[in-house]
Amino acid sequence: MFVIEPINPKVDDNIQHKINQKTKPLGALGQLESLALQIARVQHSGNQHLLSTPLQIKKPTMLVFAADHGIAAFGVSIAPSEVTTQMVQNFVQGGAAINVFCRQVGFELEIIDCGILQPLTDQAKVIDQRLGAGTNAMHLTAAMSLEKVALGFELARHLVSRHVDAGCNIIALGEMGIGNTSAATAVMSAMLNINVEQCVGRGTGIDDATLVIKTKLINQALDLHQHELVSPEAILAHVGGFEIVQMTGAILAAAEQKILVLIDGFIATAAALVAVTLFPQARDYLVFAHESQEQGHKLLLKQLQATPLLSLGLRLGEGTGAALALPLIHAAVNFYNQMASFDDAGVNNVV
Ligand SMILES: O=C(O)c1ccc[n+]([C@@H]2O[C@H](COP(=O)([O-])O)[C@@H](O)[C@H]2O)c1
Ligand SMILES: Cc1cc2nc[nH]c2cc1C
Repeated sequence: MFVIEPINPKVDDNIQHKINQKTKPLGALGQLESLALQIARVQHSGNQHLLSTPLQIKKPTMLVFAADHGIAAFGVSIAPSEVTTQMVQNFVQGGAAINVFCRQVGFELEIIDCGILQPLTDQAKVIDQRLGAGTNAMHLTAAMSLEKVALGFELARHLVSRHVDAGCNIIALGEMGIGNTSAATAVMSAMLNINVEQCVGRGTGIDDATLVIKTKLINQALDLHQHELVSPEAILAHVGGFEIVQMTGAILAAAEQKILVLIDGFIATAAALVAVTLFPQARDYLVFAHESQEQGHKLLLKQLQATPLLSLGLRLGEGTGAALALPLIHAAVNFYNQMASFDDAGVNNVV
């Protein structure tokens, strides 16, 4: 299992003092200030000696986890499962939104096949971490076994370790998987014990009639497995998805390695909920990039006490919101490292 240390709060006051002494009215950089505080807490890890070392963003890496979902064959999305593989091919060819934004902001992009229905014929540019060829339809049987959840956690842990060993100190999590808003909704509803109706949304943009079917099938899945949903791992196994499992594992691995994790939209946030429920101390390492248009995301973020950086009405997934938030992470790091203090600049201290 994961070993995750909580951040030592010993130097929190020193960090806050440094932010307050920058040449600006107190708090005037708004959310960038709490972001800088969080990044400094992660990177200084309570160590007085590290206070004078600059914050760093090293090898920012976007991990996009792709998988298919059995429930997608029952009319819950605008698209068939084949689109998952087609989009993974698009990622490999560099033509998707996530490719464009990663190039723009300087993210390394890695695509992980966690279990798409039809693997690519040329897998060279995709990391093979397949847990199956799509999950089982969760309203008929468990999506996967508990063994697959454990295996998914371990695969994600190795993936994150490889990047940390190569010098990366911030990962972002995105996903691709037709049907995965149904799985994420079921996970959210089961984890928080709230009605499906409060969690479910239109995903890729389904109409009213499809939303009725989607809500019914998710409720059916939760009813079917109600006595089995006894732990976060059991919830993932019965109503989760291969990409949700591996994103959960990646979050826990990143927290274990004490690096920042930038969380994308609704599905990645559902994984964050599972991770933080398993290990509350993992929360310190998470930055929530944006509020998605998906109906349940607002409530999910609230449960995680998260104030997302952006609100652009995105509902694409792939990690697009997380990619767009990277310049804000740089802004927080740069003001912390480079702005003069009142003393340095000879400006009257207004604090
Ligand atoms: O990230 C989000 O908040 C988000 C919201 C709605 C849809 N998506 C993407 O759309 C797909 C899932 O939608 P659906 O309707 O097939 O469940 C999947 O590939 C996600 O990346 C993503
Ligand atoms: C075309 C398409 C692209 C996507 N990217 C993420 N989810 C998606 C769903 C569809 C349908």
